[in-house]
Amino acid sequence: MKTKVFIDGSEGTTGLRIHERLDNRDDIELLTIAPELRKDPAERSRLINSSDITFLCLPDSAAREAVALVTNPNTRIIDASTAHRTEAGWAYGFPELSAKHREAIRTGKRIANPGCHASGFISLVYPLIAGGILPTDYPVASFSLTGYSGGGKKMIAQYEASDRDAELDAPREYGLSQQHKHLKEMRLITGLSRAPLFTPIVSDYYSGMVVNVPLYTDLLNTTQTPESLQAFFADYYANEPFVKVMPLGAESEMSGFLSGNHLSGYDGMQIYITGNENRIQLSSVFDNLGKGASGAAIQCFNIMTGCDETKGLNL
Ligand SMILES: NC(=O)C1=CN([C@@H]2O[C@H](COP(=O)(O)OP(=O)(O)OC[C@H]3O[C@@H](n4cnc5c(N)ncnc54)[C@H](OP(=O)(O)O)[C@@H]3O)[C@@H](O)[C@H]2O)C=CC1
Ligand SMILES: CC(=O)N[C@@H](CCC(=O)OP(=O)(O)O)C(=O)O
Repeated sequence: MKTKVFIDGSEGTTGLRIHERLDNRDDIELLTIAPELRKDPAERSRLINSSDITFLCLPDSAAREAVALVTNPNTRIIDASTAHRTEAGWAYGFPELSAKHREAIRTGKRIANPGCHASGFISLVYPLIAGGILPTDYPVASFSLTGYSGGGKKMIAQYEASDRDAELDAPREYGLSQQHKHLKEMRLITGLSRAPLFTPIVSDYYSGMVVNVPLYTDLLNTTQTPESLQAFFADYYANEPFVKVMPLGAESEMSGFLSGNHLSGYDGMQIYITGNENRIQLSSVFDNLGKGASGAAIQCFNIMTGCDETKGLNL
């Protein structure tokens, strides 16, 4: 039997990409909403409650409103927004973190898709804490380079306007008050006792990101080198098709650069370990619209419906 799917917010950046990835699958019946009714609560409610699984690709407030519309006890929700990521009763949609995470997604009714910056950060910090390498009170600093599609339709329009401000030509730091909306999930999911110092940087290209976590080795719980951390991450993510831990020195194939758009258009993630015995840089490279949003949401959908985790995705 086909899984009935509704995408609430299917005309937004994340919704369109999910639609594109699901459109020609023969295991899915896509329920569509008339364009003029796409913000009509009654029609959205009818479609949400007719679906087996609804993807919410909406601003936080509309995502909360959509969850309140669910009356069918069998309807399962995958929410791409920030609204429910740290809420009790919601599974965090990053299955590679542990067997427990994957199982919670497989059986869950409410799945919160990770934030894009948070996905990169957590892919690096969660294993280090779980493995006893990083003290939970380590003062983590992180910066994250992202394409402008991370800001949704509004930011895409700003960057693609013919009369745009010249400031948009250069990479721009933001989140300067240290209140970025992903900080909460970064701390809670990893178990860090203090929020990281986090600096996102948006730049003049469509999609893709690099999230960095620098480490002083003398502040770690155990002696580590780039070699030992590469082996640790390779083992942690062994057999995970979406997360590829790169061999040491892999960046030399890109002339020593890690480019923000390296995995643009793809749904997987690459982890690079660089630096030296004293200072190590961990970098997570992926597409904010792929493993950072739609790709991760469809990966969760595949786990929930019991099909191949990579089905319909571009690795
Ligand atoms: N872009 C990214 O890289 C990522 C985005 N996310 C999150 O996913 C969610 C969607 O983001 P994104 O696709 O970028 O955002 P967009 O702004 O591109 O799209 C949001 C869509 O939701 C629609 N919408 C707004 N309010 C309602 C409502 N009440 N009922 C129905 N539809 C509504 C908008 O309509 P209209 O077209 O009229 O504006 C728009 O089409 C957000 O919570 C975002 O933070 C998560 C990870 C990464
Ligand atoms: C460039 C840009 O503005 N990016 C967004 C991240 C998009 C995202 O991950 O949003 P959610 O938290 O809703 O998932 C930001 O930093 O707020």
